[in-house]
Amino acid sequence: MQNQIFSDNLFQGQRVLVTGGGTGLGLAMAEKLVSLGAQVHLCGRRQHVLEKAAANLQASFPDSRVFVHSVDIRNSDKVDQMVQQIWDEHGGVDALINNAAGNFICPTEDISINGFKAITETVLNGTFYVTQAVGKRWIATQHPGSVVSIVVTWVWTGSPFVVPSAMSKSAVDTMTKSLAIEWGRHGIRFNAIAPGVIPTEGASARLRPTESNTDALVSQNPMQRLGQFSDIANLATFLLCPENSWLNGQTIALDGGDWLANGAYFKQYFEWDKNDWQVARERIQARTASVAQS
Ligand SMILES: CCCCCCCCCCCCCC(=O)SCCNC(=O)CCNC(=O)[C@H](O)C(C)(C)COP(=O)(O)OP(=O)(O)OC[C@H]1O[C@@H](n2cnc3c(N)ncnc32)[C@H](O)[C@@H]1OP(=O)(O)O
Ligand SMILES: NC(=O)c1ccc[n+]([C@@H]2O[C@H](COP(=O)([O-])OP(=O)(O)OC[C@H]3O[C@@H](n4cnc5c(N)ncnc54)[C@H](OP(=O)(O)O)[C@@H]3O)[C@@H](O)[C@H]2O)c1
Repeated sequence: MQNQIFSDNLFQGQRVLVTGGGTGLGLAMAEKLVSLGAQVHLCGRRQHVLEKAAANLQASFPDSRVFVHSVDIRNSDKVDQMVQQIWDEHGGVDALINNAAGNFICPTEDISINGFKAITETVLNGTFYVTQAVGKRWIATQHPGSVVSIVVTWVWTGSPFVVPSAMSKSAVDTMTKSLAIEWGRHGIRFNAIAPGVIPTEGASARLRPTESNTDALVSQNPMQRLGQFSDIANLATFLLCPENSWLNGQTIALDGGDWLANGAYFKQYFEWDKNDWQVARERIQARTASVAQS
């Protein structure tokens, strides 16, 4: 059932680096690739989260090869060291999924400079650091490669209350198009996926901190459902397939048609008063603190 679209062993011999691969959508994409025979490298900040994810993958797929790298992608030196280590110890990778991100809802007038940097340095700078570190090694060794970056449908709609993320994801979308042109001649492809709502702990805690009912999100969606891990795992796998060697420079919405029908998210937060925002902020920051201590 799990591999019904793709033939078994489609990714045998392929090596893929997944940033933010220890949780949520990153882990779902990694799992799919592992199920098809890929060797994966999972990068994130929390070593224990990565180790647990790797252990679970290895338990499900005993022949798999899963490696973990505890690295904050905001640190360009550490990113380069990680990528060099992957090249030294494993001969490199064939594909990269730029999935790591940070986000929280906040009225833009209330975001501190540190808050702005926490998001932009992860999503914009960090994505560039990883992409360049991998891409320059592909170019130097004349090795073809494929990059899939995870953005959000707000690259088209814009989005209130997550402006640092919206700005940064738009930059990643532009990087996708720009490098598709610049590095295509090296056999390196760039595509992106713009998901709608695919519930994960990380996103729900920071974007809907005081609401867990998803009925309205389901009923507004043309397909009358939210996204599932299999949706993004299948599309990422398709985009990374070496057979798709003419598929380059595309950002594909994966949202059941939600943004076409409804535009930007978070319009309900225009109803919030200062107290609502304070409660949301406290919950988000408590979540961030508990994750940091876990
Ligand atoms: C499924 C969900 C449905 C959603 C609905 C539709 C959406 C559909 C689309 C979904 C699209 C999904 C899109 C996605 O991407 S979802 C991705 C969600 N996942 C994550 O964000 C995981 C990683 N995140 C984090 O580690 C933390 O959240 C951050 C990003 C903060 C970094 O952690 P770090 O440990 O580095 O930072 P810090 O704690 O030192 O803080 C740094 C600064 O930030 C300020 N700060 C922090 N929090 C708040 C706040 N709440 N209001 C105002 N300010 C806040 C804080 O005060 C400090 O500033 P200052 O005090 O020093 O000045
Ligand atoms: N879920 C959705 O509905 C949705 C919709 C559209 C787009 N997306 C995108 O999908 C991607 C995954 O989101 P998710 O929902 O799966 O949330 P998530 O589970 O919170 O994933 C974020 C991942 O990024 C890692 N990360 C964060 N900051 C990092 C840093 N500075 N260095 C290295 N790793 C870092 C986190 O691990 P550590 O905390 O251990 O570092 C975590 O594994 C993001 O790009 C997000 O914008 C999600």
